[in-house]
Amino acid sequence: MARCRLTYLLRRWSSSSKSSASQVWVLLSHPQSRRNLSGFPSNRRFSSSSNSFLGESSLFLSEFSSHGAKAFSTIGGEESNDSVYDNGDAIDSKLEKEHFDDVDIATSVEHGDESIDEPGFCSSHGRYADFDDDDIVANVGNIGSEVKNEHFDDNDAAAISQLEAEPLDEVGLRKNYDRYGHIASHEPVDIYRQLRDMPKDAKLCKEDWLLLQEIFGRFARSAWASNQALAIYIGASFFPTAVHKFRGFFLGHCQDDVAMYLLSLGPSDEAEKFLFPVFVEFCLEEFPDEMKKFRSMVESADLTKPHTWFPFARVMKRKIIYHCGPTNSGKTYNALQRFMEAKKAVYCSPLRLLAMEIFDKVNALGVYCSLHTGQEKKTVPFSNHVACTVEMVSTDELYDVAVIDEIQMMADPARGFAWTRALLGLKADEIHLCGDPSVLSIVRKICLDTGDELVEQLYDRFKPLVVEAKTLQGDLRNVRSGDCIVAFSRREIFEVKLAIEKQTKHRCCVIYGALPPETRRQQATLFNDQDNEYDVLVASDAVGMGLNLNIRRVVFYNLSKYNGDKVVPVPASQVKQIAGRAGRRGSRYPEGLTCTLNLEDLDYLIECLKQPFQEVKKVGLFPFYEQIELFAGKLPKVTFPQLLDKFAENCRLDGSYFLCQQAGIKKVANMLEKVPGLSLEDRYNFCFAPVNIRDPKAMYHLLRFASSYSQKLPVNIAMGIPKGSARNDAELLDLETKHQVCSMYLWLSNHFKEETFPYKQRAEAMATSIAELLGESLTKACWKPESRQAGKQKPEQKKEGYERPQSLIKIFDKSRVSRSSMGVPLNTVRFETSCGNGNGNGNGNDEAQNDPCKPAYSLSSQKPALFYASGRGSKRPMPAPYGKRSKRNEQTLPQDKSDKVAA
Ligand SMILES: Nc1ncnc2c1ncn2[C@@H]1O[C@H](COP(=O)(O)OP(=O)(O)OP(=O)(O)O)[C@@H](O)[C@H]1O
Repeated sequence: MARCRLTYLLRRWSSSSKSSASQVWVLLSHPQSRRNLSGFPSNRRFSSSSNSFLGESSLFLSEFSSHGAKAFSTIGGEESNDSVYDNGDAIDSKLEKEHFDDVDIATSVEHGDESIDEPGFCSSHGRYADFDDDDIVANVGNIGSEVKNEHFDDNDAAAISQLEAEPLDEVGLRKNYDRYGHIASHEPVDIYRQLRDMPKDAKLCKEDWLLLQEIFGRFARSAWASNQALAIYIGASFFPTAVHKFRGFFLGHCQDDVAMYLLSLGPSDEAEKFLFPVFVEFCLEEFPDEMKKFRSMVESADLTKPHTWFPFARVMKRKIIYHCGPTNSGKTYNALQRFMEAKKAVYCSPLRLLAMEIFDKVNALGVYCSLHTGQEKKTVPFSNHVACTVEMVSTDELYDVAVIDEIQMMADPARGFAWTRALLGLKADEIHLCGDPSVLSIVRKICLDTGDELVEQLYDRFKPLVVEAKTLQGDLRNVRSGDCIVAFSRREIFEVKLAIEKQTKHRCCVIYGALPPETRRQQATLFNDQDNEYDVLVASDAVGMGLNLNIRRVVFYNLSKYNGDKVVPVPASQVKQIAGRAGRRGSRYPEGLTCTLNLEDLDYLIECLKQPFQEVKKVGLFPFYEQIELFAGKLPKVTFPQLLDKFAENCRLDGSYFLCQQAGIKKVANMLEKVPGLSLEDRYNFCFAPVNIRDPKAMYHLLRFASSYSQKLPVNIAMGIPKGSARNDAELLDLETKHQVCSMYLWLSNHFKEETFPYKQRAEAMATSIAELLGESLTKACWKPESRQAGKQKPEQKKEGYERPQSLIKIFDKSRVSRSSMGVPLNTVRFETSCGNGNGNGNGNDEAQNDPCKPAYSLSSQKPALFYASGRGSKRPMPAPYGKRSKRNEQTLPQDKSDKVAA
């Protein structure tokens, strides 16, 4: 991406005329911008009249643009404007304020690239902005259109009072350019001063006036100018107002030669480049207070140089050891060796589940270790070791060794900030990072910033991972002992479990994200244990991390998932992570196998596994409460959700960082707006409570907790628990929600004063009982899944990116559905005859399907199977109708287990 590298050097300047003036130099360092500047010197001098507020600070716009990140931006909102106007500054008329607000509304319409086509320009901040309300209306949807004659104001009236001069044609303009070209070499400060000192009686003919209007119109809409203005702390929301004033000033005072030169440039990039430095001079003199305020707001949302937030860690000479490799290569094992050897050490886990695993494992090996997660604190006497979730790690404690597991999660859009904080802030002599290579280069860069020593240790997989090209041929009856079927929705997981248990002798364990860690561990143990009949695992992507599982083969039920908005392909890194679970060291399988259920997904699986790890360019950051509090001081009247928005709009980030998504936080923040009496800090803390924002019952309980808390009442958990395990999916969902509510209560009790959440023990006991009930329920589960949003209309799910190729089965299904809707008898579908017996139940060809000697995939053997609706509304083939459990399923346990051992 070509970039306009305008480097601003703000230097102290002692001017002979103004003793305290600061001077702004603009250095146009990009050849592209030089080329576009006819007659514009590359280092024109600016001055400001005694505007020392810019002080020693230097803003290097080239830095912002070179990272392709927005430097800082404001999309105007009423609140920030109010804060500017409330203090009675330069712009004070109500009329203007209204105008300002309207412009702000208009600015929220994104208009990226309509004004400037130079590739180097940042176009993401294009604005609808013109000079008055009418103009805004007139120009919305008509950017670049002719400026209407009726848009005159007082300045304009003066300027066009005498229309005696002849308008210039093209030849005249060219002549003017030759004649007035020298203006371009004048210092902007001189141009500005001359204009300022001119009497306000400029005279222009109407056509010239209109052309100047167009030039200023383009300037006001210029994303480039708006972005550059940020360097002098003219915010994007104030920029249109500033240009409006500037235009009035210019048209009122303009000298012939300056006007002629500008007219000769016409509405062009050159005109913008010519006007901009004069505009800077104007702003420095006219809007010092607005600029000061904007600067102060921007500075309070400054997330640049995050390594400087941890001065104690910076004075340490830390050694970072990056254990870099694919899954199942011994990274964590090696890091944990150092953890256990150390006198004082901390292990940071991506999941509660994994923290619990390490806690158990390390204690079992005789190293006293405590556990610290958001929900529970288990302090082991005399322990100097702690296993915690990464969000809970202390950056105050001193450690000899720290381990940060799954370091690639620094790039996670929502939680990445926790890993970044741990890496930057941990006070440990030795820090072990375990992860794939995707963040290696950015860790190198961070270590340069922090001054830490980096040692890289590369790993290879212990056992090979082999793709089985045969796939399951769309038939779940081809599942074998030791398989893990991965599906990406809860509904699909239960559908698959039900189908496998109905159609085969296998019994399934289940693991998905909404289950408590205890239940997931119980299911994992059940699956790993050779002495029971549960030999198949059906799991979501939650299986990709944290559990030691004896999986022989990972089978992807599908490779697309709903991301809350639309159905998207599962990212390659995630596919690798999940597939890599097969053939773990220590398991009895000599190699790991992976494949898909359907042949049509196989290519995508292979493509994902072949792909090298994508290098991550940015890692996550999120402001601490103190930063939010500081920022709130600049915008005293806004609500917490508005504050979060404003922070996101105004924050500045270095090129290696992004601001973590706040959709979940925002949703909770919006809900808590109904609760008066919460302090800013309370709101901030409540927003981080672990709650499934798509579960209305869990959200209701969070609201209830916050309401009691705000009324200074002891917060009561006020929830009963069922006596027995779930008998259907609705009861199972209810148990999941109830566990989540307990978990939320426990989290809150650890984050607020103990006396405000006094029923912690009760919540713990309830959580344990519910986890047990869930475990029992899952082993028995044989029902059709329900939706948590039952009764609610599901949003239409859009497909994006990777499209699974339409299988013959799907085509068959479609034509079958459309024929039936047209009243055509189904048995007349020709496709059925060519592809199988057409009874849709999958019977009649079982041997061929299950015969390992048959070719991996044969169209002729592909039967039209029973179809059923999946969670996403798509149709999927089912191997056979639901019915009685087959005889094989009723066989005795030893038979099952011998099969498992022989596998
Ligand atoms: N040197 C070793 N001796 C014995 N067992 C080992 C050794 N190295 C690793 N293992 C075992 O191999 C398995 C995989 O190791 P580990 O969890 O460290 O891999 P990893 O690369 O961190 O994988 P992932 O990224 O999937 O967590 C674990 O069960 C671990 O205990």
